[in-house]
Parts: sequence; structure tokens; C-alpha cells
Amino acid sequence: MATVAAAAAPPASGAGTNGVSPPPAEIEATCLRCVISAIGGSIADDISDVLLSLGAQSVVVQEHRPDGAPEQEIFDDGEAKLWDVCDIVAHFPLEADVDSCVALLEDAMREADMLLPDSAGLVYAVSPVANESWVEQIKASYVPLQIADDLWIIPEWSEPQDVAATNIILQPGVAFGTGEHPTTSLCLRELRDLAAAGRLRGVTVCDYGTGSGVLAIAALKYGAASVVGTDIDSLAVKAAQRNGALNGYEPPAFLALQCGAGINDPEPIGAAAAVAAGSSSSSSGSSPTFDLVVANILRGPLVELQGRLSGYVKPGGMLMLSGILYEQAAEIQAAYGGEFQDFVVKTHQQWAVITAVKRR
Ligand SMILES: C[S@@+](CC[C@H](N)C(=O)[O-])C[C@H]1O[C@@H](n2cnc3c(N)ncnc32)[C@H](O)[C@@H]1O
Repeated sequence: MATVAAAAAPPASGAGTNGVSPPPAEIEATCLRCVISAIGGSIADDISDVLLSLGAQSVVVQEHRPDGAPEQEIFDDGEAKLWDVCDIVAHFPLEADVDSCVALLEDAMREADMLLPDSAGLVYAVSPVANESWVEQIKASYVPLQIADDLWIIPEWSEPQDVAATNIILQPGVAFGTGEHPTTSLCLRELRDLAAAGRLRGVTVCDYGTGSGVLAIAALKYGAASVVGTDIDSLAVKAAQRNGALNGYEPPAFLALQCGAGINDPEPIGAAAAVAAGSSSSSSGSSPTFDLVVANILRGPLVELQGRLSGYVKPGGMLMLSGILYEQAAEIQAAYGGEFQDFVVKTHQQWAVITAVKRR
């Protein structure tokens, strides 16, 4: 998870209430800072993950300490030391609809039985951030990240430490997929293993929920012929295109397209885009098919999109699914079991990645 020091922000005139305060006229805001107050420490990490998946550029958990309050005792849950009550500071792009993001966070918390602080919902305040130094703080907080012996993620302003390794250059912080989340690193290591087994050379790949494009770029670096990525978030699509270009991948080798969230939204890739990217269409001629489909999205969309994602995989091709907790793996396996075999589940912390092969 990305944790950066909280930005120096102008005082939030709306602090203590929900909603965005308009920036003072003289401030040229660069992003929005959302402070969610008084969250139970035990759920702070889960909430941070949801905020990142909703488009927050960075999230930091800090002690909830109203003016004059004494320092909190820190409790130890065995793995991490946590404050009992925390504030969560998230930075969003200026265009983000933070109120909607908080509403989605509340829905996710209810679905996961996470305790809301009171029946009225989360207490949060949003303020514009004008301080250029925030960008510098972000830069300082992203350093080269080693995913495996010979696989690194390098912020675009840093130099690779090992030029012989596979180095994925990213502009971090714009879209999910900096490599710090366990689901991203699980998928990256799976791609590395597939490459080591010679199973990525010349293949066509679909990266559903591409985020920063990190998995697409890794697949291309490991020898894939082409990748089509999709995302519901237009900022992620732009970030993926930019990150692709940073690594030397432009269309048609790497196409990043926007899609709708649900199965009732139009099929986002289309035969024409797939053919342009060197992939093929199914026998019906309408649906694109790929040698490998990677989808690091949440449990809900993986279940809802089962028909589409399964249909994208060629007979004998591979599926890689993540974004799920370990305890959700059996449900996902059951959902895809009709068309796939050879399921393998790997875990890191409480997260899982599933790989499977489509029956011929
Ligand atoms: C967990 S991030 C994964 C990003 C990147 N692929 C990685 O592995 O780090 C999930 C991405 O999927 C996108 N997403 C969420 N639901 C989606 C859906 N129903 N269809 C397509 N993309 C979706 C989000 O916008 C986000 O960028």
C-alpha cells in the first residue's frame, strides 16, 4: 500500500462536514485531499485498500488526535502496531468525485461487515491541495520496488538499480498498480513464472482492469506479442497508455481501452481492436479471444464478468484472476470451474491469485 506523509493543505473550510469545499480563488489546486476521521485501527488497512481501488493516488493512515487530546496508546495485533482510532488521509485527482468514492467505500464497508463509525456514515472533509511540494513528497515516497530477484518496478524519475533485470517503468500514484499491493505482486510473479516456462513468448494477452498497465507492461517485457487492456476508469486508461509509452509500448502492441463496469455494458474490446492487436476472434466472429486473460479486479466483477472473461480465453489458453481474498478463492474457482481446469491458488498475506487452463 502506498503510504506518504500527509500533504500540507490549506485549511478545509468544510472540515467536520461531508463534501468538497470550493478552493479559494487564489489557490491553484493540484489534487483533492480527503480526511476520513475516527476509523477503527483494525480496519484502517482494508479501508485504505478500498480507497486505492477507487482511484485514490495515495493513502496514509495516521493517529486520530483531536486538538489537545493525549497521544493514543499503540496496540499490537501481532503483525502490526496500530492506533486504536485513526484518520485516513487520501489524495485524489482534482477531477475525482470524492463524495461518490466515499459513498462506494461505505457500501464496501457494509458489504464486508466493517463497522461504520456511526449510523450517519463516515465523517470526512475534502479540501483542495495547492502545495507543489506534495508532488515532491509523492516522489520521495516511491522508490524502486523489487518484486522478485530479477523484476523491479522503477518510478519514472529513478534509475534502474539492476539493468539486467526486467525493469517496469511507471509513473506511480496515478492509477492502481504501483506494485505495492499484494495482488499486483502476486500477478507479476505469476507472469514471471509463465515467462520462465516459455509460455509468454508471442502470446496475445487481455489485461482486464489494467489500472496503471503494470501487468500489461510486464507481459510485453516477458515476450507477449500484444496486450489489450481495459479499465472502467478513464484516468487509469490514460495512465496505462502513458506508462506503456514510457516502456516503449504503443498501439497496436499495447491498446488501453475504457470499458463499462458491468456485464450489461457493451463488450469493450471488440473484434476489430483485437485483430488490430494481433489477436483473433471467436468462431462467431464477434468476441475477441486471447492466449492469456489476466484480471486483477474484485470478487464481485470477477463473478459478474465470468462469461465474458471466460469467453476471451482461447481453448487451451490461460486465465489469471486476482483482487480476491484467500477465502474468496473457492467461490471464484466454482464460478469458472465449468470451462477451466488445472486450478492453482497462490497467496500472499490474505490475498490470492488463481490460475487455470481453459478446456479444449
Ligand atoms: C486492483 S486494480 C488492478 C490494477 C492492475 N491491473 C494491477 O494488477 O495492479 C483494479 C483495476 O480494475 C478496474 N476495475 C474495477 N472494476 C472493473 C470492471 N468491472 N471492469 C473493468 N475494470 C474494472 C479499476 O478501475 C482498477 O484500475
